Amino acid sequence: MKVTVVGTGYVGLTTAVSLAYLGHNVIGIDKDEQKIAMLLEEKSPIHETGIEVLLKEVRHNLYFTSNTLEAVGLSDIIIIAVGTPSRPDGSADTQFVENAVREIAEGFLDGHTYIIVMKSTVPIGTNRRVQYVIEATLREKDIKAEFFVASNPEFLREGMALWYSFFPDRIVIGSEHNEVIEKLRLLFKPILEQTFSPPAFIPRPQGYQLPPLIITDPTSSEMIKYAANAFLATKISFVNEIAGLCEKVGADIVEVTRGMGADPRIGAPFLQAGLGWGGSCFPKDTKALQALANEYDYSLPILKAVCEINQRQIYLIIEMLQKHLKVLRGRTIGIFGLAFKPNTDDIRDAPALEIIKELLTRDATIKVHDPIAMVNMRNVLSSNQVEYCEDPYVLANQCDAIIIATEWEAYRHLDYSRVKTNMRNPILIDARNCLDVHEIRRLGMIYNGIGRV
Ligand SMILES: NC(=O)c1ccc[n+]([C@@H]2O[C@H](COP(=O)([O-])OP(=O)(O)OC[C@H]3O[C@@H](n4cnc5c(N)ncnc54)[C@H](O)[C@@H]3O)[C@@H](O)[C@H]2O)c1
Ligand SMILES: O=c1ccn([C@@H]2O[C@H](COP(=O)(O)OP(=O)(O)O[C@H]3O[C@H](CO)[C@@H](O)[C@H](O)[C@H]3O)[C@@H](O)[C@H]2O)c(=O)[nH]1
Repeated sequence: MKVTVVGTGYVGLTTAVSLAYLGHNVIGIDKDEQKIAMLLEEKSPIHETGIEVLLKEVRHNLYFTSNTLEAVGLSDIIIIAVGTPSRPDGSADTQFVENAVREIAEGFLDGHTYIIVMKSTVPIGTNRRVQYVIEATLREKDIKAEFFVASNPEFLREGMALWYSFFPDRIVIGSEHNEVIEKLRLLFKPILEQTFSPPAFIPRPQGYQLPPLIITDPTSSEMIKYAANAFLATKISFVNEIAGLCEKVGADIVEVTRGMGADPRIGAPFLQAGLGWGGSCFPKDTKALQALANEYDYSLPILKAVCEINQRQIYLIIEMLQKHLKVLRGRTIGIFGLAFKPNTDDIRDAPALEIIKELLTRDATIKVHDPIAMVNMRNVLSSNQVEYCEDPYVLANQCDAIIIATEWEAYRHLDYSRVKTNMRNPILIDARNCLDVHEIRRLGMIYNGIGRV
């Protein structure tokens, strides 16, 4: 099928590459000409496992351009994957979606039929709004094309984006038109039936079951996305709340969640206590859901508490530092990990950034390290504000405390006796509970995890 993907960020690029791999003819569009220039040179503007390898492999099926008008004409399916950031009031800003939709409609050809697939996470009712914007554009430009709008929320996780594209837990389609549902079923057929050979570096997981195709109305489809993210954020905040109590009573949250997660009704994933959730989705989507509820004069007390608990985790870390060091002014604090989670270069709403900002207001000196996210962080914090260290052992020099803010695999394998020797005070705050408490304490370091004894 001829597919155009509008937006080549984390979602758009992954979608374009995976659909091209599955044999579709794909054009990726982005407003950002720098991104397009990189992609045309087979370089990925984002860090995602395997994306550059696949980008090269599928180039015969995949083209990139910044010219929407020329790209959409002969497409059967146009997938929208542009950003939907938060407005100051927390609601989702759909201006990029609306602009993209207008540009797409201007490229429609007389006599053609198009399916517009909304993959961006959009506020409830956007499907209908998009329908209206396209109709208005076609009237204004006197274009006689037929079109359908469908919702198809994306559930990929950064760092494993391609993996989730090939092996999703489910595919959701929100549409009330049978012919649209059938076309989209065809688009995703290789995934639904797992008839493709996956790339060698993304093997099919053992025991992977065929993903269900969930067909529903567009409004429910849009809500599924927000509700799923809000629920996952709730799981994490709940565990963080219990972790606080564990500390008071002398229980270990790692042990507690091991026991809780064994119950299939609870499930082990997303029970990792720590610094809390960040990233480009949970913070913005939980805010957007609350803003939506406000519109209806409806309250979401659970979600409100979930967000408050998440914010509290940042202050817990500050309190831990104050407990050990008293005054933070003039202290040197090292941060291991800047990305909002491991295996990504994404620093959008990264908890590490929140902690750094809090410490800067307290006049602490900050040294930071991250295996790949320092490039992005330099656009947010200058080297006058924080010292960027390429080597974690160099970072440790003269530190009064180190905080592990992202559980990169590399931090599990550091020589902590060397880290300790370099530090002024051997205080280690493992804000992701990723190290062996006993091992670190045996080295004579002061270890603090989240909810650990
Ligand atoms: N990042 C994730 O893990 C993830 C997962 C599921 C859903 N989502 C949702 O998917 C959407 C995209 O997220 P993302 O992280 O990929 O965003 P992103 O910021 O990485 O990418 C968006 C891209 O769209 C481009 N763009 C904006 N307007 C455009 C236009 N008119 N024409 C062409 N290109 C345009 C931007 O230049 C940018 O490259 C959001 O709604 C997000 O909530 C994201
Ligand atoms: O047990 C856990 C699991 C995650 N996190 C944190 O939660 C955040 C989000 O993690 P993750 O869900 O792995 O990352 P995302 O790539 O943001 O993916 C989420 O957001 C996407 C965008 O909507 C959805 O598509 C995915 O399904 C959803 O998992 C990160 O800060 C993690 O550190 C925890 O603190 N504890």
